[in-house]
Amino acid sequence: MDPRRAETGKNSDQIQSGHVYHLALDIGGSLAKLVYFTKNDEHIVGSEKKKSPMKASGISNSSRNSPVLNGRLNFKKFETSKINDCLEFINSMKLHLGGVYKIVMIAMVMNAGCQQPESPGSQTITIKATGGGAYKYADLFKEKFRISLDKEDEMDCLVAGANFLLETIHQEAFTYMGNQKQFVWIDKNDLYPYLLVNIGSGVGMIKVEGDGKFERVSGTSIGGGTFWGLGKLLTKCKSFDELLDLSYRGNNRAVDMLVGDIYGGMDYSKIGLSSTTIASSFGRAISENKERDDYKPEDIARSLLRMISNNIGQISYLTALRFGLKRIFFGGFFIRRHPFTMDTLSVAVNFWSKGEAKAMFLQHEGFLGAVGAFMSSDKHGLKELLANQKVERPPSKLSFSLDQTQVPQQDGELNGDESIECSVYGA
Ligand SMILES: Nc1ncnc2c1ncn2[C@@H]1O[C@H](COP(=O)(O)OP(=O)(O)OP(=O)(O)O)[C@@H](O)[C@H]1O
Ligand SMILES: CC(C)(CO)[C@@H](O)C(=O)NCCC(=O)O
Repeated sequence: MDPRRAETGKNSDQIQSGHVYHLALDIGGSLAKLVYFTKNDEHIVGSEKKKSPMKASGISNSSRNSPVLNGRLNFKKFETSKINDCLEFINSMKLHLGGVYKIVMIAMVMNAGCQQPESPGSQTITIKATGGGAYKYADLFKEKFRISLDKEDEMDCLVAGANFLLETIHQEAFTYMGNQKQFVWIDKNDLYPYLLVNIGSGVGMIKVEGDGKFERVSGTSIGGGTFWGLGKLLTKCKSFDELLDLSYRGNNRAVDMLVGDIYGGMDYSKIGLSSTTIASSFGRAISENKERDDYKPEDIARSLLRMISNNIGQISYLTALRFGLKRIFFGGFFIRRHPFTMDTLSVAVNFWSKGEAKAMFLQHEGFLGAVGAFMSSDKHGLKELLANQKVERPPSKLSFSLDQTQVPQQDGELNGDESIECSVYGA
């Protein structure tokens, strides 16, 4: 991806150097995620300007003696294999100046007699980072742009991010079943315990009992990396979006062995299996005298997506059952708000649980860890501020249609590179 693309993209008016206030990173096995706050031009609440509607909600009367800055929380991702694009983006947008450099500047200006700070180019800047890549790429960040990564634990960030989003963002959680998307109102006093299933390259399953109270209780290596890796080998597609696009159009019946294939078109109703239930994923390929190239790539992609989603859904249900958990929240970029993936996960959970355990999804599915890393310094009080807003939380601007036929054609459409309005405390 061209790192300069965002300069001309839909966020160009929001992302200008000098407007970035705080940045955090989550560098995983497949994707590097960025969360950063950009200030609005008319951003200060509590000054004479009094431009912001937030003033009316009483937020500026907080116990803190800091102005409240209105702006946007931005979400962006890069493939980890193209980590240099991510670095170039950070550099070209001067995102890293939203790290500690500004704070150092302010401190030095306030400190009479202090020398002028060095130019940004010669200053080491520290930014919060989580995920395995915070370790793997630490030297690269330092060598290229003198950025020092302040490492936060991946699981801590994942849980902190999920808890924060579920507790504070309006319309964050939703159910998806039979083409129906339904937002779920989360009562933060009745959120815990729940099972967090993060479907990244691999899959982590975490029992969450409160803020900072969690245990990783299960996991599986058959996850998003498996879908992307096997899909690439089997369909020869060049990008994840291409693979996802194929899966929209495919029909798994061409590849999977169904109950009806075994039972001569009949249901096996005695044990509750309809003729269309998959009896064996990819099983049809054994009984036909065909090579891989004789199958349509879209059918292979569909079957693969279904196999992996079903498997994760079933393990999730069993894990929830094992710990008596009624709610399962799915996150991770594997999902990509793909209706078919969400539907398959929900059906897999529901098939055995009969509604006892509920499958839910998060709007910011792939950014849980990055949001957690962003929150970890909490020097800007985003959490405190949003929590104090009570009902008047800033609405999420991430409304979109989940039409089954909708194909995510463009970067930025269904891919999570978005932003929401919010406010932070000024330094
Ligand atoms: N544009 C994309 N490029 C590559 N993979 C994508 C893309 N969009 C979604 N994915 C899927 O998302 C997965 C990565 O999800 P996520 O970013 O949540 O995990 P990660 O942090 O990279 O992995 P881990 O936590 O295991 O280190 C990929 O393996 C792939 O299945
Ligand atoms: C190794 C991590 C934690 C890295 O994010 C993730 O990819 C994962 O949870 N993998 C699954 C490993 C397992 O539990 O089998």
